[in-house]
Amino acid sequence: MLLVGCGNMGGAMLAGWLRGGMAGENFTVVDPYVDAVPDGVRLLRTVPDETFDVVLLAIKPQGLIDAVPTIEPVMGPQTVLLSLLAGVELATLAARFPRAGAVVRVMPNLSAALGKSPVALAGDGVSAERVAMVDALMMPLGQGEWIGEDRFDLVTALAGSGPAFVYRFIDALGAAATDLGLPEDQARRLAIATVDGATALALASEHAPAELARRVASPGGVTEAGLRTLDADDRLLKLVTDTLRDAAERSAEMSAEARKKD
Ligand SMILES: NC(=O)C1=CN([C@@H]2O[C@H](COP(=O)(O)OP(=O)(O)OC[C@H]3O[C@@H](n4cnc5c(N)ncnc54)[C@H](OP(=O)(O)O)[C@@H]3O)[C@@H](O)[C@H]2O)C=CC1
Ligand SMILES: O=C(O)[C@@H]1CCC=N1
Repeated sequence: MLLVGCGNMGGAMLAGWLRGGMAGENFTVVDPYVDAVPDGVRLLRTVPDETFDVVLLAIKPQGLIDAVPTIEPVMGPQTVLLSLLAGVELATLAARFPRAGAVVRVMPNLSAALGKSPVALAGDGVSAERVAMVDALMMPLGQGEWIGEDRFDLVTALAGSGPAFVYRFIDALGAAATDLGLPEDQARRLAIATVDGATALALASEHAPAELARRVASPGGVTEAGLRTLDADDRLLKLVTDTLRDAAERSAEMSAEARKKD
């Protein structure tokens, strides 16, 4: 597999694959500036004169146009092009890389490094054999989900950007506890451990998160008092809805910008 770009997200996926037991020798990275890559991985500064069965495009969306002429030659009819580029549609990618045998959009997040990422996938007319190949490739990274491309902007906001929103919530828990009297480092440790445990339980439990919240809240007790504030006027729900809407709208805007350059 050729990874074009090995920054935050490409690097996280590479780490996830290696952690999942794939050998470094399976990967070639092309990145002009990255300092180092894990053992066994081939690092090149320019695109080699070879074709690849799988190419992972892991550069910034804004870098696509400039990168096309150098990347295009590595594609052939056998190539499955996997694109991480937020807001760059399948049709745009297919027009830029006409020789690729198949194009699949992939939207993971940084937890891929730990095998704990949702991985949204979208492709048009991808053969069953290639779908199976992509599913197998994504398995070490987390939970793959094929979705219609019409929902990709929203899924980018939820699954791709989502960790940033959760980190803000963790920070808010820690900062609020600090304001109210806990030492800062202790508040942060407790906030992270609380979210870690709550997430693990939500994943393992047969109960929905709302039921788990109900089980935390003793009638007339401490949690209920806090939930009353959090739930008042649906303020958290409204804030999160606005957050996802704004992120998804930016993804749609980026798609329109990338389309205009076709
Ligand atoms: N970060 C995230 O959590 C997520 C990101 N994504 C998507 O992943 C993609 C990458 O994002 P991210 O990893 O954050 O970005 P980064 O900037 O961290 O990584 C991109 C890497 O590609 C290198 N690069 C730039 N141009 C080229 C080129 N022509 N050939 C080879 N390498 C090149 C960059 O080098 P240099 O910096 O020196 O220019 C950098 O190392 C984006 O399209 C983004 O939408 C999707 C989901 C989540
Ligand atoms: O912020 C971005 O544009 C990318 C896509 C999802 C996460 N990072």
